[in-house]
Amino acid sequence: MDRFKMIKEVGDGTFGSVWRAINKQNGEVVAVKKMKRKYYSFEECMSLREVKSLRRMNHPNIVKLKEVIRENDILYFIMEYMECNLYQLMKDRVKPFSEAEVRNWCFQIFQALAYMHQRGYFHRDLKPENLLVSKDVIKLADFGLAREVSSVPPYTEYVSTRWYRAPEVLLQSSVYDSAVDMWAMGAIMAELLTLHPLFPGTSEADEILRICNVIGSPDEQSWAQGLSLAETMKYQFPQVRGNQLAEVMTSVSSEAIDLISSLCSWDPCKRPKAAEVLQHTFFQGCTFVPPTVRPKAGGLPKTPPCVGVKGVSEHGIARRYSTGTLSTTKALSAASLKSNALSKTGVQRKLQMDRQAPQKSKKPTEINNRLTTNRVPAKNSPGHPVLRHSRSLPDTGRAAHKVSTITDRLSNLSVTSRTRTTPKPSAPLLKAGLGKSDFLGKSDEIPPAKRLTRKLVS
Ligand SMILES: Nc1ncnc2c1ncn2[C@@H]1O[C@H](COP(=O)(O)OP(=O)(O)OP(=O)(O)O)[C@@H](O)[C@H]1O
Repeated sequence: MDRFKMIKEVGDGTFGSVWRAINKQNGEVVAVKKMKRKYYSFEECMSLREVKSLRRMNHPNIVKLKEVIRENDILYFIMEYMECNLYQLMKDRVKPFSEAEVRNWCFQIFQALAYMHQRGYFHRDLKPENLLVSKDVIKLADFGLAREVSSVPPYTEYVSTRWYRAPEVLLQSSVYDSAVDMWAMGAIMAELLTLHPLFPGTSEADEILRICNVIGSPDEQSWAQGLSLAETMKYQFPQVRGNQLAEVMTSVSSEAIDLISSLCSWDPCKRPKAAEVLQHTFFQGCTFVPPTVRPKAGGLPKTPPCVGVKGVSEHGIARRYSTGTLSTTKALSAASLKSNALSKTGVQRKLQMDRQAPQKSKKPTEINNRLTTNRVPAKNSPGHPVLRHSRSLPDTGRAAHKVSTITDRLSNLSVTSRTRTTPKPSAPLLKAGLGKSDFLGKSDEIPPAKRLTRKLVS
């Protein structure tokens, strides 16, 4: 890592801290993600989902993984550097983004998703923090939970960030697919247009309730399979007619509402595919340029931002609101939902987002290794300190490894592994599949192995 000069920490996620750095050899500005757990073999690093999936992606709207370096059992990802994430852009804003801006970003992301889904991967953890922006270009990042569609269900070990989590995952379906990314994109689009999360559930049950409050409870017609899933787990949907999006999102064009409504369909089969979304009237006037024929700019491929033809819809001033503290499962009336979602006076919100670590552990004792994080995702904002989680790793007294360097160049990716000569503790596998769900039991299926508390002050 001597080749890199670390400049500033720009992100602190559950699995790694991210730094802006300079490659001293060529002056290139890069992002260095230093993973928090230790890695004792090169094979272990290469089997990481983040490495396996990212190294196969070559798209102008997917953040490039340039190198993987293992040094002294610490794993570093060297990535192209992006200025900020979408959440950071949203959090200090008072005035919602224009539809033209949202259209431009979403068009790029749907292109990345179409590319990724067509290649048999889905992201599984789309959220504003994982969408990185530099000027008018936006890119998908954090492939820690990415999965191959062809991998064999059941997918019991995954829990994405709750606010963007699809209902089939909330209902613990063991079979799901790229439609979970489409749901998340519907929620993200709505948030960009209003500056308020669409379904800010404080627990899984509350998450479902909030979804019902907006799109109405599912029935045989809208999601027969969901009713069976609910029955299997002895869950009863609240019977709510729903506000409908148009009532929750005033001042948003009918095309945008139509697209968000279809993305946020109960039934995953009824959600459009990413490639279909690119044809939606909301994106009329946007031109899709296949990645293969795009010109490269500054060494990095760049998607031409979409040039929308629609009128720019500006919104009234809105502030972020308080969702109160955790464990609120009380039913919200349609009116209170709306007033919550569009409140102009609230100043603070606090939520708990749980997500699963990406690897499975078999040992029940590892339940105690839960991550607890209090964080403010926006690291680049003065006055928003990040409280990091800590995780102690048991000492296993592994034998010392010889210093070695392996370089594996695969298209744009090089992998370097260098181990030290001192004895080292081994890291437990980040666990999954353990712990209690905050929903309806089935403790083995949605374990909150990773708990995050996001506290935002606006
Ligand atoms: N290539 C990059 N350029 C600039 N900033 C980045 C880059 N990659 C990540 N970041 C910043 O670091 C933050 C955390 O990164 P990332 O999501 O990859 O870590 P993580 O540990 O997997 O996080 P999570 O808690 O979401 O799982 C991002 O939200 C973003 O703000």
